[in-house]
Amino acid sequence: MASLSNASATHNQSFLLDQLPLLDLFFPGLGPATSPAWSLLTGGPSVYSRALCIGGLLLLFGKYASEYLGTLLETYFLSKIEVPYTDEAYDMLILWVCSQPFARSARNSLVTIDLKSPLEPGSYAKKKSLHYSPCNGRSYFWHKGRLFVFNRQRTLGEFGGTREEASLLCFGRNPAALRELLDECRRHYLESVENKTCVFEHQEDMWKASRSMAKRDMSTVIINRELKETLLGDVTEFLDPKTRAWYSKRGLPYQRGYLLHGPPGTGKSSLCLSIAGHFDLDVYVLTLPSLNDRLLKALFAELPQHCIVLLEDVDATAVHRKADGSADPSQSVGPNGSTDKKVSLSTLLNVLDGLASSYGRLLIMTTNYIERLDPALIRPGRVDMKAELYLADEDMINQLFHFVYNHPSKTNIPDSEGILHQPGQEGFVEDCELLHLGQEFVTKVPKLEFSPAEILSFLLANKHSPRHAIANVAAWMDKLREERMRGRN
Ligand SMILES: Nc1ncnc2c1ncn2[C@@H]1O[C@H](COP(=O)(O)OP(=O)(O)OP(=O)(O)O)[C@@H](O)[C@H]1O
Repeated sequence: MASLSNASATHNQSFLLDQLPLLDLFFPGLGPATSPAWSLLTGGPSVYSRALCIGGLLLLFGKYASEYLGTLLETYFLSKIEVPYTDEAYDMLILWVCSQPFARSARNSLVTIDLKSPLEPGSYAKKKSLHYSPCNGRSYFWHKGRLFVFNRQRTLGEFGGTREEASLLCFGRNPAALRELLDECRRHYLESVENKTCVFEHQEDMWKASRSMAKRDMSTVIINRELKETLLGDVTEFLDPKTRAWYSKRGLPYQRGYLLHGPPGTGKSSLCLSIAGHFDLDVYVLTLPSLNDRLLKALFAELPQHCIVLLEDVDATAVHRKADGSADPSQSVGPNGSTDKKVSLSTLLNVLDGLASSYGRLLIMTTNYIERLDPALIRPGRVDMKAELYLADEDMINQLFHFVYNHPSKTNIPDSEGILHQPGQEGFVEDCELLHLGQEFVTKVPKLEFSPAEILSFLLANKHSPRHAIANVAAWMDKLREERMRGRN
């Protein structure tokens, strides 16, 4: 009897083992992976261990089969478009997805504070409202009569940051529906940034849109009129398609560099943003102290055509000088004086020279200390035009005064606070009187002593009444001078 049951067990074992190649035929790799379990199952020590084995095998089989069928379905019956996290197309897709009803009912979501939601002072109901987007899973949705699948995964990146990937799938072997949907996402995104300047910042080695702000009109940046015209003329000429053709015929790298220098608060960053707004360009901000050579090269290689690259406070990355006074190309110092290896001068110069940079790029560097910059960094070719922004002279003081108090519709200067001074409203002053008050204000504020930022800040504190501004300006100047003295000691 015992020998009979042994014989039957041996028969079962050999029968099951015989099936492994068949299993492997349908699910490649599953046969060898499960063969030890098969042996345990057929010759295992007890009923419980066999039952456990069966359960495990079923689970494994179920998981493998579903993955296998999923891949089969994806390969033969679905169309798929992957959207890389590093590309702006990713932002387009996510923005659109978040506006769709299916995003609100996703079981797996990512929650963030919605920084863009309008906030009325005191409205706690709206303060820090939460923003949900589907994440780490598949979401199925119908769009224009077709079933789509949105898939987004978040994983830990190389340097501890997060990496994401997303894809869009639809049933059928024709990807036209996917492309149409992505085009809709693109239009939706472009509508959302219309009349806005998009600012991109770097995360590790990739660019991400960090904010979009209302385009700043050139008239709102008060600098020397001649300088403004020269600068605008130069950029206009550079962006002209004829200039592009001119560069390409001569094989010259189609790029232009500007250095804006001057004391703090003279409008360097504001000028850069208003140029971006005027020419409808995106701004890519590089923060050199947080980069190294590898990242800098990678970021320059990823720049799009026709954009502004803004290198703010470029003096913060002063290059080490050797004892003989020459620049040490391998070292740079951070703002705190640390000499850890960061962006080297040679790499910075190489990327600026256009070996790895992109076509139609406007480079704008800003600094408060031009004398601290290495001459190689600002030599012609890398910097084609240097623009010095000064403390406020008479004309600028007058412009700043009218910028704050003039009726926006008359001056074409938008009110920075969004307040319209209509006739009959408190603080409204007739044109000729305003002219007179402006002249009085100019006589009271010495030229080239205060920055436009300082004067603007004072005028905004008195925005409801130019007469108050004139009455308080002397006391304000004394206070500011005192603060400066204290700051120096
Ligand atoms: N020339 C100007 N015209 C209009 N607004 C100005 C001007 N200069 C400064 N401001 C205002 O002052 C603030 C600071 O200006 P901004 O950051 O552009 O100056 P900056 O020269 O870049 O300063 P920093 O050198 O400290 O970076 C902004 O709110 C800006 O609107």
